Amino acid sequence: MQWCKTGKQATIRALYYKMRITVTASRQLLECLNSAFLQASTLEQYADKVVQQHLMINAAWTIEQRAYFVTTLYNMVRFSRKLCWAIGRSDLMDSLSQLSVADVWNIWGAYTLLNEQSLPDFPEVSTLNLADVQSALSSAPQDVLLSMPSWLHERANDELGDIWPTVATALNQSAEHFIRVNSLKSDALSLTKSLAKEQIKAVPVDGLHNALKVEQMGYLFRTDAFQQGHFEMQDAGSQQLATLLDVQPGMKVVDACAGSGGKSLHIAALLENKGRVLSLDIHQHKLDTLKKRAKRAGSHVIETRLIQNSKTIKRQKEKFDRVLLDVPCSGTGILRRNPDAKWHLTEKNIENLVALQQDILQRYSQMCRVGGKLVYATCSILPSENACQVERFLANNPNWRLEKELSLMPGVSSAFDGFYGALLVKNDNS
Ligand SMILES: C[S@@+](CC[C@H](N)C(=O)[O-])C[C@H]1O[C@@H](n2cnc3c(N)ncnc32)[C@H](O)[C@@H]1O
Repeated sequence: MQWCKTGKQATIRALYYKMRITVTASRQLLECLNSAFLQASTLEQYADKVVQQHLMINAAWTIEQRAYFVTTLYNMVRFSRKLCWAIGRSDLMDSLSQLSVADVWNIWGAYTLLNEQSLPDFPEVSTLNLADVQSALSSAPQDVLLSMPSWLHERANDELGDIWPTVATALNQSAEHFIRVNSLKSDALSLTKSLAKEQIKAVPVDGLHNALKVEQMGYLFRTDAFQQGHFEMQDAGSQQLATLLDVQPGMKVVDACAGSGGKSLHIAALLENKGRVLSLDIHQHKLDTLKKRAKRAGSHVIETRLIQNSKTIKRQKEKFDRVLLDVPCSGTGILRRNPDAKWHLTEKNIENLVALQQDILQRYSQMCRVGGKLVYATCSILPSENACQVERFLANNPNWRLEKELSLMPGVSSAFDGFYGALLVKNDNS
């Protein structure tokens, strides 16, 4: 375990001193970890915000300590249902806000036992042992073992059938880190070399020539390459959606649910900064972030506009060669990155999203010219948000046809996050 690491060459005195410091630091780290878990468990704050706060307050932590904190917190959040069952507190697994500090120590203890087979000699976890934890889990139902809310487990089982346990297991892994090389400013080889000089290891991703997997993170966002806009953090699955849109330099493209612009920036790069990208969203703060990112990336063709009412869309009728609808969705495809999202989500949320997605697809598709193309995209694994939406749209709009479909299902057809994209073509105006 990382809090027991010691220098090989140390004298006994120095070794003792070092261990004492390390153990002191570890207790402090573990206390932070457990209080961060309690904060995230009340669901008042998203886990990534909790992480940011603690990393800022504990700026003196080493890279290893930071990594331990983030990985362990995310895993405790991810597996909280299973871990509650493992410590004999299944009564609390759906009401984590009632957890006591003692419960949280036990949850951390069960997590550590399952991963490391042993625990340090801390009084808070002295009653825990691996055999009891394993024995408790041997009687757990599948939704608990997969640590999914029971309603989501049932829904995903209904919608996906046999592949769901494999998908859920893949979604429970820690997220890997990918970057997209900004081809307006750099290329994969030059970027790899420049990152290597700052002790960051990035390797190519098969079949995606501008994607790099970051195998050794270092201080990625402090690098010159990042400050100068040579890359953006973007999952390798997500990088396949702007590509699906089939843009050519000079085209007019609208990214109608642009958010903070991950895909707008990619589209601008694919356009080689020739043409136009209109980035729309209903939230100005996201568009403000997009503007800053576009400046750093040297993406000159992007214009942002707030959607104030339905007229914003109607005024753009048939003006675009390409339309990207990266619609709001359940986010069930990106649970590796946002492990607490499943605890915030409800079945009612999904029903509301399904209605909104169909409305966006129906109304915003009007912005596409005849002969133009549209990508409907989500980061969901649920067919009700994906293929079913496209089928419904095509049934109501016979002047559109489906050209291509991309279904990235973690653990089944994708090693990346879960995404869906459908490329639709507008044949005529009938
Ligand atoms: C999946 S996110 C987009 C992510 C973004 N495309 C990216 O790559 O970073 C969906 C976005 O849709 C926006 N949104 C929600 N309702 C909308 C609506 N009615 N019209 C347009 N955008 C909407 C949200 O604010 C959110 O930014």
